[in-house]
This record gives sequence, structure tokens and C-alpha cells, in this order.
Amino acid sequence: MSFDLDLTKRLGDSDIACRIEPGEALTILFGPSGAGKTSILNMVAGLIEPDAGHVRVGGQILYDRTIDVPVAARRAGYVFQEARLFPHLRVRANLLYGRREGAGGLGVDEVIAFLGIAQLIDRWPRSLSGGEARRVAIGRALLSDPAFLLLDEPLSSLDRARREEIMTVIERLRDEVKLPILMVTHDRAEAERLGNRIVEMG
Ligand SMILES: Nc1ncnc2c1ncn2[C@@H]1O[C@H](COP(=O)(O)OP(=O)(O)OP(=O)(O)O)[C@@H](O)[C@H]1O
Repeated sequence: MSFDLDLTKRLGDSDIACRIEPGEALTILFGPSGAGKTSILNMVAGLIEPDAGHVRVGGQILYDRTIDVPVAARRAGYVFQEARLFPHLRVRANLLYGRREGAGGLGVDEVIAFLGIAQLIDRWPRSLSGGEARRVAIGRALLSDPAFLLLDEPLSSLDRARREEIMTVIERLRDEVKLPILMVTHDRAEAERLGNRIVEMG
């Protein structure tokens, strides 16, 4: 079970609406710039409040007319559009930031191996390429023992080889770790390769 949501929100002059029927493990939000994709991720994470609707993930209600689960308790693993690593912390400390050890959680060594970032752990964020920084950001999200992942354009501004690496990581998260994933992309080919389900906005 994964995402089940129906959300509306007026933001400035935009009416944002999105509906996802319960179903597949990886759902892609697809649509033009300004359609409201990032805003939907923020509503699922609990960072902005919808005007109306509901959010359920894996059968658990996170938001509806009477329930509004606080951000930390939602346990979203959110990978923002820019990696947002802490510049004053080395990769290792960035990875461990927000670490939470859950029953089914992944270990630090496991995540480092999974993402192929062992050679990066003593580096500073400013010395990383875009693809490396994104892998570290995914690692940090995984180590917080997330109940689900929110990925905002994880493949943007990467060259072909790096995109391929990150797509493989996402496929393994979907198939091996079996986390529900809600992912934003602009790219139709990526959406079709990765998405069990594609939801069009805008
Ligand atoms: N705090 C805000 N106040 C007013 N308008 C906002 C606010 N946040 C977002 N908007 C507007 O809501 C719309 C949706 O923004 P959002 O960033 O969710 O779109 P998006 O689909 O993720 O776009 P992109 O693909 O460019 O990242 C835009 O028109 C944006 O200008």
C-alpha cells in the first residue's frame, strides 16, 4: 500500500489540486512548472496545510478533517530539489543528521554501500558534484528511518550517466527496500521508466 491522497490548496493566484488513488509503490507527479507539484509534496510532509482533503500513506492517516499528524511524526524522508546538505558538516555528519534507528531501518554502512558513497564520507558538501550531493541527500533521508520518501526532481540538472545512477538507486529503493515513493519529475521518459503510476497535474 502506498499513497492515497486528495488535496486542494489555494496558493497566491493558483488553485492546486491533486488526487492519487491508493495503489502502487512508486507514484510519479508529472506536470508543468507551477502546477503545484512541490506544494503537494510539502502538504504530504506536513510543511504546509491543505485547504481540504486527506493524506494517507501505507494505510495511516496523516491528514484529514480532524487529524493533522505533526511533521516529525509523519516520518517523511524528503529529498528536496536542491540537496540542502549542511555546508559546515562533512558528508558523514550530514548522513548522521536526524538519524533514527527503527526496527526495520537501514544501517549506516548498508546505506553507504547501497548508494556507493564510501569514498565521499570525509568530504565537505561544497566539493561534491550534483549527483554525489544528491546521493548523500538520499542517504540522509534513508537514515532517518522514513515511513515513505518524497523525491522532488531527483534527476534534474544531472548528466546522463549520473541520472542513470540515481534512477537505479530509485528502482532499488522501490523494489528492495519497498518504501512508498512519491516523486516529482518533468521528464516523460523518466516518469514512464520509474513510475508504477503517473499522476498528471496542471
Ligand atoms: N507561498 C506561496 N505564495 C503564493 N504563491 C505560491 C506560494 N508557493 C507556491 N505558490 C504558487 O503556487 C504554484 C505552484 O507552485 P509549486 O512550486 O508547487 O509548483 P511546481 O509544480 O512544483 O513547479 P516547479 O516544477 O517549477 O517546481 C505556483 O504558481 C507558485 O507561484
